[in-house]
Amino acid sequence: MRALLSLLGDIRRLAVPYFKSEERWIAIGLLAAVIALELAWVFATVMLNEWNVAFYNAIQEKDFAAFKTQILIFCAIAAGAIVVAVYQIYLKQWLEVRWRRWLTRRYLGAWLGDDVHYRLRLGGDEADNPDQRIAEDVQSFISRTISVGVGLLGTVVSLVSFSVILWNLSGSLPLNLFGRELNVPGYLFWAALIYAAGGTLLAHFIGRPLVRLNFEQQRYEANFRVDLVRVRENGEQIALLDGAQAEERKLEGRFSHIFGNFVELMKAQKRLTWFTAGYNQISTIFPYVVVAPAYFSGQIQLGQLMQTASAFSSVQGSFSFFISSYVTLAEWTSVVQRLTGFEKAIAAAQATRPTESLASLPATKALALRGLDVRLPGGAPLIATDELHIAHGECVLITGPSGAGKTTLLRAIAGIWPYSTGSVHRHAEHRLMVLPQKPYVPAGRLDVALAYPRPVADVPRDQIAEALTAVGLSDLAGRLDAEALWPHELSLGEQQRISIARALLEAPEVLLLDEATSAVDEATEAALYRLLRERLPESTFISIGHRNTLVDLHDRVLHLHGEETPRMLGPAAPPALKAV
Ligand SMILES: Nc1ncnc2c1ncn2[C@@H]1O[C@H](COP(=O)(O)OP(=O)(O)OP(=O)(O)O)[C@@H](O)[C@H]1O
Repeated sequence: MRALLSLLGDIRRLAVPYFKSEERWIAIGLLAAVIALELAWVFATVMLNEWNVAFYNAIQEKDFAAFKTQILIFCAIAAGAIVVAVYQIYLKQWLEVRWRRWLTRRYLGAWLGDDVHYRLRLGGDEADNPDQRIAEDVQSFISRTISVGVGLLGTVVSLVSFSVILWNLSGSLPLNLFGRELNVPGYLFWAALIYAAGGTLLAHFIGRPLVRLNFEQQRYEANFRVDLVRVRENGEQIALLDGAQAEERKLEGRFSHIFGNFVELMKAQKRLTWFTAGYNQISTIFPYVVVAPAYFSGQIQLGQLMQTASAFSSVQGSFSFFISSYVTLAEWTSVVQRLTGFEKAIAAAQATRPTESLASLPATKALALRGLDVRLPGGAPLIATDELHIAHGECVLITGPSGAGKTTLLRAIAGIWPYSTGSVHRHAEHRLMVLPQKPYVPAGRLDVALAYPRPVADVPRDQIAEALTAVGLSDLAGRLDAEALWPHELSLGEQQRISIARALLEAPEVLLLDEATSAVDEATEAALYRLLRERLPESTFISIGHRNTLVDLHDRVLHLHGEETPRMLGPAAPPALKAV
């Protein structure tokens, strides 16, 4: 019971915001129309139930005129029902697609905003496969919420309407049990209730494992897909390492989870189908068995028999809503759990936001680190600093052994690393740009890749071509409109030069270079640094690198000292470095 209440709470939390959003009037209007059409559908079935009496009585009495009238009445009811069916699906789909657009935008905003996507990844596996949650779970949640919600409403209304009909019919039908006449008010209703409620409980009991199995299935499917994408993206490295077999083994391992879980799912579904199929078959005959004694003893006519049977099966069908839609409900529940988990993980990532310190600094300083203490996601200390200032226009090199934490320090300075205390101060109006060792060059048009993340229309075309030429890629300057998978086509050194060209176009006040020239030869590296300092004389540079030749290209060297963590960032011992 508590689980059900918490599920309902989760559904409300996921569903209500759309109906309070800026689109609320359209959303509420569409929902109201869909509900009205559902009610109209129930009304049509009630009318058909009434129609049963006159129609079958006309048949029994061989009254051809009444029969023809009833056929016309049927056509009128059926025409109405057709219009209702068409518009109910159409408007339901409108509601679905608009709601999906709204929720997708909301999740995209929350996931991409404030670098939450990055911190979610750092935080581990709590919200696995966000791509699947945004692309599939949202759609699945919305379509199931509408179909289950509206279906449930229709069921309840139909249940009430037909229960009243059954109750009234019971009054005119004495209950004949083993030759004795009993007087049980509304006995047809009670018979339907006991039959259906018993069935619902049993279906719940048998089908319960489906919720967990569906949840797992979606996770395994997503893991498999993600690994397939990784193989596609790293095809060259895998081919060079001759890693096809290793990949195959891994993918087969992933698929074995899908297979194993699906077999469990099949078995659970089979157990449920044994029950539901049998139950549905018995349901066809059950109402006739209940009212047959009254019919054969001549107490009722064929019309009433048919009306009773149809009302009975409507009531029983309403009660059996949970049985017939158990699988949908199970999938719906697992989708609700996945989206709720995603929202919680996003909220947790938003809460672990790195503290930005854009305090006022003297104009001569570009950056100040105050008692910065950088840690790993697990909490282990990595780097510590005392008070450290970097002057405006200065060019600083940070050195240290591999794995000492240089990249992580740059992440903390750039304000994306949430596991640090102390503060990093810089001027609020200053733009900061990071050039990583492996640049992100999006696939598509080259000019778009160079302008990234700005819209290409904002960057003059001749400037893009000039920047490319300046970094030694004049061949590419003539291919700005070309579309390609650039990370596959260009060498790492060329990609790094594209990244430098992007920095020239962006001209940030603070530029962090994380081994951003490691893949070019030393002469080119020196030329690129000279170019950057010449074109961006006002900018402050902080670089990470291992080559000793970098020392002469910078004004100052800071080193990560110590053998133990946390390593201390401080001035380098000049002789040791310069001596090499
Ligand atoms: N997201 C992460 N989760 C857990 N540990 C991490 C994460 N990122 C980095 N680390 C760990 O932090 C340590 C420092 O990594 P970092 O990349 O900052 O070192 P580095 O000094 O830049 O190394 P290199 O010179 O080899 O590039 C490493 O031990 C690394 O395994």
